[in-house]
Amino acid sequence: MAAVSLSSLQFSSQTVQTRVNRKKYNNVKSNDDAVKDVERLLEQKRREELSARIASGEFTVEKSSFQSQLKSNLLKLGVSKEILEFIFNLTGGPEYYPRIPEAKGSIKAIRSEPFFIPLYELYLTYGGIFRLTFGPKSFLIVSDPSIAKHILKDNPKSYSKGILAEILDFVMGKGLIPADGEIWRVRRRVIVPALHQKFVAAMFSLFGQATDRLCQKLDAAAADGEDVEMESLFSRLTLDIIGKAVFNYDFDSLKVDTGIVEAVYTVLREAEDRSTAPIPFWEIPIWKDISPKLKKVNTALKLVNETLDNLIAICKKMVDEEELQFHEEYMNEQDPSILHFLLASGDDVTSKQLRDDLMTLLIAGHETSAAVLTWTFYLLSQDPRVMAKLQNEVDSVLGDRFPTVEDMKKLRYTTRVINESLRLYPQPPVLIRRSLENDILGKYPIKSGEDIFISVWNLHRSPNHWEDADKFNPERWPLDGPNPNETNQNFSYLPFGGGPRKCIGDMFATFENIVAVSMLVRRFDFQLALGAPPVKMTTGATIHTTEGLKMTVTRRRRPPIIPTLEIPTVKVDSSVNIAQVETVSGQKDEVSSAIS
Ligand code: HEM
Repeated sequence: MAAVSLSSLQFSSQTVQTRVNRKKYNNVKSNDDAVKDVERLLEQKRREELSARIASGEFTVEKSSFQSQLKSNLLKLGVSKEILEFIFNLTGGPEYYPRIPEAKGSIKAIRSEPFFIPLYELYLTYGGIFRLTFGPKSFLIVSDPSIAKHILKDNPKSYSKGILAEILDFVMGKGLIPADGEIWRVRRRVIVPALHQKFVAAMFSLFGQATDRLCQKLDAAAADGEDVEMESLFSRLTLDIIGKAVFNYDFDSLKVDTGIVEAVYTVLREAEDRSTAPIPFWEIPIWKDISPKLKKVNTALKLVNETLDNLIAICKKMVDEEELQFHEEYMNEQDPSILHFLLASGDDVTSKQLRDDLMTLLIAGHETSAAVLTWTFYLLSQDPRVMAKLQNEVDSVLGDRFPTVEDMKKLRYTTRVINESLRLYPQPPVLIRRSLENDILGKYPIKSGEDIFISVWNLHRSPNHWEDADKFNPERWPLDGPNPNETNQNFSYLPFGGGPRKCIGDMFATFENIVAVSMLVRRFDFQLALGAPPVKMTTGATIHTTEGLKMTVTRRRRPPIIPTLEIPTVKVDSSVNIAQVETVSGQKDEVSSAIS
C-alpha cells in the first residue's frame, strides 16, 4: 500500500516537472527557483513516506544472532569483556566481525516500482552494504565504491554472474555476458580483437546512415505535425546498427516490421520479463509446455536461431572464397562485421557457441544504447539551456557534415551530455554477481554462494560522492578534463562496469551515441508532446519508460539544415589513434588484463 502511494508520488512529481518544464521555454529564469522548490518539497515528502515505511517494520533490521545476543546478556550479567572475547574467539565463527546490516522486505513492496528505487532509499538508511532478505532468500546490496571495486576489479575470480546466467541461459547460453570461468576467458580473448580500431572507425558510416534514416522519418513526422514515440524509434535505430555491425544483417526496422524484427523483440522482452520475475515461471513443469506466451517465445527463438545459422553459413562461404590474409586489424570492406572477423580468424568453436556469442552481442549492444538515447533526450527536453549549448557545439563542429572519427575529439560537450545521462540513468542499473568462495567485503565476511547486486544507480546518485546528485549537470565534467570512467572516478562512476568483465563495446557505443545525438539535435528541436503520458521509469535489464517518450519534433530553422548526402569514406589515418580519442576508458588495459 505504502509502495503504491510512493510510486504515485513519483508520478505526480514527474507530471509537475513536465508541466513546469514546458513553461520554462517561455520564461526560463523566473521559473527555475519555483521548479526547484516543488522538486525539493516532493523529494522531502518521498523521503518522509519511506521513513514511515521503515518505521512501520516493512523493512526491519534483523535482531542480532544467537551468539551476539548471548554475549550482550552475559555482559549485562557482569562477565568482563576480555573473558567474553576469549571464549567467543575459541568457539570460532564470523562473530569476530561485525554483521552486515540487514533489511527485511516484502517482495510486493519491491515489485510495485522499479526495484532500484527502494534499494536507493534503503541504501540511505543502511549504508554501502546491506543484506536484503525476502523470506528464505537474501541478497547483498552493494553501493560502496571500494567494495564494488573489490568485487569487479581486485578479486573478480571469486565472483560469477550467478542468477543472471541462469535467467539468460535460454537466449544467450554460454555467450560472453553470462559465461564464467574458462569459457568466458577463451571467448573474451577471441571476441575482443574483433572490435579493433579500424572496425570501430568503419562503423561511422553505418552510424551516420542509420541515424539519417531516422532523421528522414522525423522529417516526415515534423512536416505532418505528428508527435513521435522516440523510445521505440531509438530501439529500432540501435537494432539496425547492431545487426549490421555484428553479423552484417540489415533488420531495416526503422522502415519495415518483418517477422524477424518481431521475433527479436519477443525474445528480448522475455529476457527482460525473466530478469524481474519473482519466481522462474518458465521452469514450472506443465505450465512451461502449455503457456501460450512461452510457446510464442520458443517459436520466435527458433526463427532467430535459424536466421543466425543462415547468416553464419553465408559468411562462411564469403570467407572461404576471399583471398584476404587474416591479420590483427583484418576487415572485409564489404562485410566489416564481427562475425566475419571471427570466422576469418579461424575461430575454432561450435556453431552453438558462436550463435550464443552473436546473440549476446546483439542484445548487449541494442537495448543499452537505445536506453541511453531515450534518457538523454528526456533529460534534454527538461533542460533547454543544455540543449542550446549542445546545439551550438554541434553546429560549429559539424556544419552540414556527417560526423567522423576526427569529430569525436571536438564534440566534447556532446560527450559530457552522454556521460551525465549515463550517470543519472545507468544501463543496466545494477550489476549481478554470486560469490564463489568466502571473502571479505569492507569489514564484513561473506560466504560463498551469496547473490550480490552492485547498485550502479546508488553509486551514481550517492550524495556522498556527488554534489546535487540528482541534477542533470553536464558541466560537472570539465571539458578539458579526462573522459570520466571507473578508474579516474574511483569506482563511483561505472557506466561500462569495470575490471576484466568491463563492457567490450564501450568505444563502439560511445561513438554510436555521439553520432546519433549530434545528428539529431543538429536537425531538430525536441519537446515532450503536449498531453503525453508522464515519463516514468520501469525496468528490465535496462531502464525503460512505462509509456514511451512521446515528443514533438520540429525542424530547426536556423542555421539551415541540409545534411550532405555524401558520406565521407572512412580513411583510417594512423595518426588518429581511437584509443587516444578521449571518449572511452582504458579498454586496451582491460583487454590485456583480461587475457593475461
Ligand atoms: C551505451 C551502451 C552500453 C552500455 C551502457 C553498456 C554497459 C555494459 C556494462 C555495465 C557491462 C558490464 C556488465 C557486468 O559487469 O555485469 C557490459 C558488459 C558487456 N557489454 Fe556492454 N554496454 C553498452 C554497449 C555495448 C555494445 C555496443 C556491445 C557490443 C558491441 C556490448 C557488449 C558487451 C559485452 C559482450 C559485455 C560482457 C563482457 C564480459 O563479461 O566479458 N555492450 N556492458
